[in-house]
Amino acid sequence: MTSLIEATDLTVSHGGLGAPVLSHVDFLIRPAEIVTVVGPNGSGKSTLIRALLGHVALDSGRVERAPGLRIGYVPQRVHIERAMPMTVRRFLSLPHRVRDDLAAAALARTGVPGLEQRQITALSGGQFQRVLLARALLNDPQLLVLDEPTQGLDQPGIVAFYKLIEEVRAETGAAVLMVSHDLLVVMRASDRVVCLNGHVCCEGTPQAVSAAPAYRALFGAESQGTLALYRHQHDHDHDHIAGDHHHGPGCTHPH
Ligand SMILES: Nc1ncnc2c1ncn2[C@@H]1O[C@H](COP(=O)(O)OP(=O)(O)OP(=O)(O)O)[C@@H](O)[C@H]1O
Repeated sequence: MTSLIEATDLTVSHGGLGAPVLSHVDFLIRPAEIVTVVGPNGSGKSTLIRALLGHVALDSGRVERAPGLRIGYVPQRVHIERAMPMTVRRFLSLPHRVRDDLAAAALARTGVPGLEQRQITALSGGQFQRVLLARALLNDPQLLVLDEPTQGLDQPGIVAFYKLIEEVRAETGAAVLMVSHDLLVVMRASDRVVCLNGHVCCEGTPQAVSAAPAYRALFGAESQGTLALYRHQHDHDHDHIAGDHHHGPGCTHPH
């Protein structure tokens, strides 16, 4: 198996009730790739991540993970109980105890050195996100999975966080799988983008996806920003795009 995780023909309907949240989704991530899943609210992004991690029951299809795959997971922060009284140091030792020097190194690596004795509840949003990333890195992951990692951060905080992710990838060689709403920033940082709306609408390089009609239909005015970003860079390939693509204004590429 050359991929880290490979899902084939996934269909998931929570509790088997009602229409499926995911229908016939194929997905894979290879070593050292940065793949981002985008899609509107309720389009099944978190469900896909949780299915890939083996946290939800599948109606059909299958998920294969490379044997012994080490995953560092940063869940959506809304799912973490921040009201719990706990120091950063203690939090880093959940669920597995870690040595002091490794905890200190992970905090330093994510740009928040020396926070060990702070209460989790006393951290800013940006600090908390970096502590979550530090905790995920302690497992020496081959794959980092980040679900909406920049929720609640301001624009400079968002840009700084993605820069950190790219540095971590460059240093560790870990692949990165992200769910995000920060279309412009995240697409710049990704090798591949998967646009989801219950099924895979389109996927490919950021350039190709930003030009795909399905992506533009889903994101409307917001997609114009990404289009503008890539309008003058036509070194893309369209191999992964289902269907035709549209040419942006001023586009001169030949097909
Ligand atoms: N545990 C659950 N039980 C029942 N329904 C669920 C469960 N988790 C998610 N859903 C439903 O599945 C659908 C997809 O949810 P999911 O969280 O995967 O979407 P999302 O794309 O991540 O959304 P968002 O951008 O709002 O985070 C939603 O309609 C949601 O209400």
